Amino acid sequence: MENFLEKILAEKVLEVAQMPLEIPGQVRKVKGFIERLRENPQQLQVIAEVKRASPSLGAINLDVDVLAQAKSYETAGVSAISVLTDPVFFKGAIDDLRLVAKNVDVPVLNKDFIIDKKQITRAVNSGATIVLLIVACLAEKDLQDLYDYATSLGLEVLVEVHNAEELAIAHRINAELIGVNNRNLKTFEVDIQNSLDLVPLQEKERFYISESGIKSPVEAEKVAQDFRAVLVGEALMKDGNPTIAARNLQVKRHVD
Ligand SMILES: O=P(O)(O)OC[C@@H](O)[C@@H](O)c1c[nH]c2ccccc12
Repeated sequence: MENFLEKILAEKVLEVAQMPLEIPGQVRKVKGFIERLRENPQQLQVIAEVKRASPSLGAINLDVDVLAQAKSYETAGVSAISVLTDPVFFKGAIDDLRLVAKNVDVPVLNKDFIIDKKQITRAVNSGATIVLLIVACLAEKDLQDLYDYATSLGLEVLVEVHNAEELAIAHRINAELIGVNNRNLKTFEVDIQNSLDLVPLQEKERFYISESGIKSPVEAEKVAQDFRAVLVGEALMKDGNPTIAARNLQVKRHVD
């Protein structure tokens, strides 16, 4: 079986080598994602993604009007908007993120494969307020360095894990926001059970998000009790009415 993650990372090294070194500015002022989670424990929160294509599916919605899509998410009351900026495998662009961040009043997540501080600086300067760090992409020391750099700039950091070993690393670096990806980045197989299997290992005082393969309220309900939010791309990109679709995913949570 071909390892997709290795392929993506090899390409990313080339992309980052060409990336100019920027001086970090201020993080865009918006009510933070974690603050939004704290305020709304009774409802599953949604991070809605702008995703034109993916290596597993190919084209999802190549001609999407990125701004209209993001606005429809904002209208639905999502807690954050994720914008894919990888050009090669996901047909994204940093300009997509810039456009969205300039025009919405919610946190924006720069979804990419971050391996270098330059990408984090570019994210903050483009209006992102959250960056993704994927444990499977990084040595623990580099993960810690990038995590500390991002938080020092005032960014929120979503640390993505796939299994118990990676979750232990996320806990060790003291990540507050942890995403469990239901998609195996090596094989691209998706199983929501991935999120559920790690529930016994969750720690108090951290916020857990279930990522990928959430297609409808049926899947949202399965993770709603043990996760504070879901990260959803494909289903919203393919729906004719993304506002209604994103609203329907914000199912009730029962908190005592
Ligand atoms: O389109 P889906 O199955 O709803 O998944 C969204 C999101 O979780 C997925 O795009 C994703 C999760 N982690 C990533 C890391 C890189 C690229 C993409 C991703």
